Amino acid sequence: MYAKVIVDVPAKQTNRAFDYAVPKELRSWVEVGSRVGVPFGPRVLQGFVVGLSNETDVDPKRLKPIGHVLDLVPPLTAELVSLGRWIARMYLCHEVTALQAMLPAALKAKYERVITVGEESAEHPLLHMSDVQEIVQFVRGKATLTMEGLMERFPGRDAFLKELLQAGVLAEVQMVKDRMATKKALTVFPPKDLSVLEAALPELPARANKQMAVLRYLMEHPHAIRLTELIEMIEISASTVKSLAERGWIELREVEVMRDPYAGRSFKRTTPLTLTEEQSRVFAPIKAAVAEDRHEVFLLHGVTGSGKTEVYLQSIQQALDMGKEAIVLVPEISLTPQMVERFKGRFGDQVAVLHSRLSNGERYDEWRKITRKQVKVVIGARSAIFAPFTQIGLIIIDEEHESSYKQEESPKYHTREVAVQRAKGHNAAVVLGSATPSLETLELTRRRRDRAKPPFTLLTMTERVASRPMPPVTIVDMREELKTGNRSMFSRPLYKAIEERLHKKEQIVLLLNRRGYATFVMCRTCGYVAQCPHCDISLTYHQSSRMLRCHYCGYAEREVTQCPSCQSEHIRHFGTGTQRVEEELSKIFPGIRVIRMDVDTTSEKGSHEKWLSLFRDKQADVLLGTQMVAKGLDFPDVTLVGVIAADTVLNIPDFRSAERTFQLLTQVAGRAGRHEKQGEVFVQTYTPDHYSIQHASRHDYTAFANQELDVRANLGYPPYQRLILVTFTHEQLSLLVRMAEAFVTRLKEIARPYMTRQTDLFTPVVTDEEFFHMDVLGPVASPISRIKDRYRFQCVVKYRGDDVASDIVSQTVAWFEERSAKEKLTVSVDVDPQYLM
Ligand SMILES: Nc1ncnc2c1ncn2[C@@H]1O[C@H](COP(=O)(O)OP(=O)(O)OP(=O)(O)O)[C@@H](O)[C@H]1O
Ligand SMILES: [Zn+2]
Ligand SMILES: [Zn+2]
Repeated sequence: MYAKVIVDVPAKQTNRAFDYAVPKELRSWVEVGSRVGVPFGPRVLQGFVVGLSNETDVDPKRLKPIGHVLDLVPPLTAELVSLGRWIARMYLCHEVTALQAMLPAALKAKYERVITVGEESAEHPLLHMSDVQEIVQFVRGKATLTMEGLMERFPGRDAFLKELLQAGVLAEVQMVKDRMATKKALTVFPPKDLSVLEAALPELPARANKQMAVLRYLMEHPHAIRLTELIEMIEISASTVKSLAERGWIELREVEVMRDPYAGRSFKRTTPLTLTEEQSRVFAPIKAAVAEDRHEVFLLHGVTGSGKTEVYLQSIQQALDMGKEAIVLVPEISLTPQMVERFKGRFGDQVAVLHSRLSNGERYDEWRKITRKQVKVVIGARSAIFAPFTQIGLIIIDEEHESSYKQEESPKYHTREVAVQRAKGHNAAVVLGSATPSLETLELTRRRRDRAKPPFTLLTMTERVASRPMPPVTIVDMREELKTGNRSMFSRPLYKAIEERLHKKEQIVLLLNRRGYATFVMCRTCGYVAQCPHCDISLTYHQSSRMLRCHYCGYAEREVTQCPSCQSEHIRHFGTGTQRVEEELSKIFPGIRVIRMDVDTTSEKGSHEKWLSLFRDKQADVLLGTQMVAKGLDFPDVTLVGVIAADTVLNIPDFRSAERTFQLLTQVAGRAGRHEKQGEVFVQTYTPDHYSIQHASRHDYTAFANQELDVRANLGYPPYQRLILVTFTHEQLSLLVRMAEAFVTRLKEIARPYMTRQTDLFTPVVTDEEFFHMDVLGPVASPISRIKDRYRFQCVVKYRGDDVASDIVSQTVAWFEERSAKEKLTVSVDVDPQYLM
């Protein structure tokens, strides 16, 4: 038997499967999806088995055998292996990079060089020396001895040890190991026959009451208990237990334990709610698809507070009733305890939770619950789409419009597309839920020019549960405020509204879409702006350390008090950060209790949860923060939402700025008045007439979508054309420009034969096999034109039609890499980029 193995080296030369022989003793262990250690040149590498066969084209004499198998159960399934191939092709990455992305970090291979007894050792003349015998004795039987360990044991003999290695008496071999071991804990086991304990009691001396307490406890609770728990329970020491074990009355041994981040927390069990009329209407077709094992993609467009979560829960129940599994994806920042509670509350121990705030060990253990089939539902952020389930009936993506569903590093996949691809293979239903669906998804629910049925099915919920009204939104023109002499960051209407809530002891959510204390430092006299010397962006001022920092390369310098350009002392930090809003709030409303949530206050593990539960327990009046306060929160006493500056997103030069502004305003407005109390929203802005702000203030998604789709059609942007962003970087600008131009020329050449079926530009069709059209914009300097002393240039490929664009770009990159290999030029490709930076 032969195995096709992809090795763990993400490089062009190794981006293919290599054949290996499967030794007899490993035959029952090697499967598609297995991780194996294989010899590769002089090294041992980790690899993934991507195929098995009885034939090989390689000369059997040159074929090497697989060294060892890393897992008893393959961590990947055959389905995931082929998904990896698809991702590699779609998003232009190495296959092994795609496979790695599917595994928890704990399974990233660790290479370790260990010392063993060499093959030459048996008859080597050196072996007659007694100290060599001693060394060999020491090495023999040790599985993980490192060179350092050996040198430590035989100090001062480094040169001699090296000689032994060269002579082959000792050998250094490379081992592939997991980064993370399973966790073990000492556990106490009472004997099966409890009379043993009874008989033991009188044998103990009268003053050994601690030991007696242990025996009595175990007689009353005759099951295994963790040593640490027992110690805590009856206040004894470990040695007490150990001495009992030594006498053979009880057993003490290491047992593998699962790290459970939610251990000891009980979740209140919930039962299905009676669905509202709208909920029943959207639930019916989802239920039918799941019940019939039919692949269908639904867009569930439901206004904030319309009860989408209950629809998800009941859809999952349907999948479970069918004996199937379900994956629920939510954006990382909305994976709050509240969200987890809803799913654990309904499905209890059948739920695994995967998010980045878990430790590597915790995540690994949650993930193993999936491979061991101990759970049927996984709720997690982006990468949970790779949960190694084998019977998927349903995939749910909540807040499907979130840009974080696109991974920024390689593999640069979009979770939504991967989900649809996976679901197809499982005949599973997909539910994409949002109050503000992405225009890409919306477009796929619309009628095609030539096909009666659109690819996705649109389901709509227009009302909040129990007919609660949507909160009225007031747009506040900050230019008018300034004209009438209000220089504060709070407009008069917002000020009044806050005052009123404080008086009524209701709660407030304030959104400021920026982090840190201030954004940049500028000289008021000459206009000088402090910039990073290595990157073309301004430095950010950090209040706590009084430092200026570059967010791209980490460069930092002390705060300046004098302008380096004109020596003026009027150099100050500008912009409003959450910290400044917090200060100002306490100044105008003395005694106000503010919880600030931004990247700085939530970096610590568990802090996110802590802040939210404080707020929920009404330990604060105001929850102030960046985007992370805008999503998914459901607090009954929040009756006021204020947006400090709606324009911050709008002013980012990106074709999705209007869409992002609309989404953010709609989401944050949706936090107000979700329960009995009526809510109210104030949006402060310098551009009150912008259509994204206007439509958001009227909660009118459809009007916004239609207007924005017109803009996109006219400019030829997604969803009407798809984009591929190619970015080049090099230290030398002139060389970079020349190479980037060569790339574009070659790209156009390769594309030409595909362009013959070009048709008119403005037909609103996303994917249509009938024709293909492609445009290349650039090369031009990237919006961030230099990072870490490397200049950046980009070109944007716009295309419409089938997926050959990826192949065309891929061919061009291959051609290009050969040409630029010695120039240290990097080229990176982003298919369907979320940001054109
Ligand atoms: N059928 C129902 N009967 C009674 N209450 C319900 C029902 N369905 C949902 N609710 C309640 O309505 C509130 C809003 O529901 P939910 O949080 O699911 O809305 P949502 O659509 O997910 O909103 P968002 O997009 O803002 O997250 C919740 O408090 C939920 O418990
Ligand atoms: Zn100056
Ligand atoms: Zn920098």
